[in-house]
Amino acid sequence: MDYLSISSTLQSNSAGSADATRINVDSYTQPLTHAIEYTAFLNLMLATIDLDELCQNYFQYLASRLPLKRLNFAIDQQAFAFGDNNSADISITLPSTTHNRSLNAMVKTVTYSFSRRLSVQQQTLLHELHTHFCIPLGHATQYRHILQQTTRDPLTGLGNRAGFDEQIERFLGQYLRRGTRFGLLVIDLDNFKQVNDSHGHQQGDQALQAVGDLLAHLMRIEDSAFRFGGDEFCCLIHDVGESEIDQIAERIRVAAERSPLLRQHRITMSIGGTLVVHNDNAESIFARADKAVYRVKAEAKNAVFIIRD
Ligand SMILES: Nc1nc2c(ncn2[C@@H]2O[C@H](COP(=O)(O)OP(=O)(O)OP(=O)(O)O)[C@@H](O)[C@H]2O)c(=O)[nH]1
Repeated sequence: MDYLSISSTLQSNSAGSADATRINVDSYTQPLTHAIEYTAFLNLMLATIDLDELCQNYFQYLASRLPLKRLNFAIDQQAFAFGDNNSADISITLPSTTHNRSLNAMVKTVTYSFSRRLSVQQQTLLHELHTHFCIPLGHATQYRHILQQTTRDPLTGLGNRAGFDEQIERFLGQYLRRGTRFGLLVIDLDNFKQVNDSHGHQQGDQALQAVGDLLAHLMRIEDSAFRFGGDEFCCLIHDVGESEIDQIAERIRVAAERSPLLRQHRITMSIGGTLVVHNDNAESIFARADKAVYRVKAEAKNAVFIIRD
């Protein structure tokens, strides 16, 4: 700040001498500005625990200093990529550098892709920034892992009730902000109890896992499936229209009918659904879908019923 005010005072002096002096002042202010930005960047890195936010911030800062095009790494075989998928010519892969085995185990390497070869100075900068990235990256990855554990159903790998509560609020937010409609399907298995009764709890668990696999396989990347508990599941369907929700629900019901394991146990699905409407909240939308599934249960089982408003 002091340097900036000196600079403006000098600029208001007589033209010739001020010009000469401004060059000198700039040579102080520029490194200072970089140092301030750098400190702010380091503080931001240390204060950010959300993985996406951390990587976005890191990517942006790096791209302002280096010809960076893309940043890649993997966590538990899941690939994460930030930036442009094309137009990168040269890649540098750096190992995690935290000296902490449990942090290193989560993200082993980070790959940086650039549009052109880096100078020696730029390589030094990259190594320095990478070192400052590894510790917050390890923390954010561990935080994500813990969050996932609290929002996952361990038997099926789908989201659990807490995961659903979190995700439906996200969907409602997108609906309010952008008008993106979404649908909710509530699925209750038919005849599940007799699997436990006739074949034991372990086979019952396998049937529940088969339902989990089937739902995970049928969902698009932006949709989400959850196990609410017992033999009750639900799906949040992103950006869906009036006619599509029936088709999606029917596709799920038919896939269950065709699943060899579920078929063997005579397990089918009763599916109730609804679409978000104006003034909905998580409770009101769930109550409608639940009402729809009760109606299917009462009338037929192995069927779909959608309540539209
Ligand atoms: N194997 C296993 N069984 C479970 C689990 N959670 C709940 N259950 C059982 O799921 C069954 C659910 O009972 P119901 O809803 O009456 O099952 P249903 O036979 O599908 O009944 P309908 O919906 O009327 O067709 C009970 O027997 C629970 O003990 C679990 O994690 N594993």
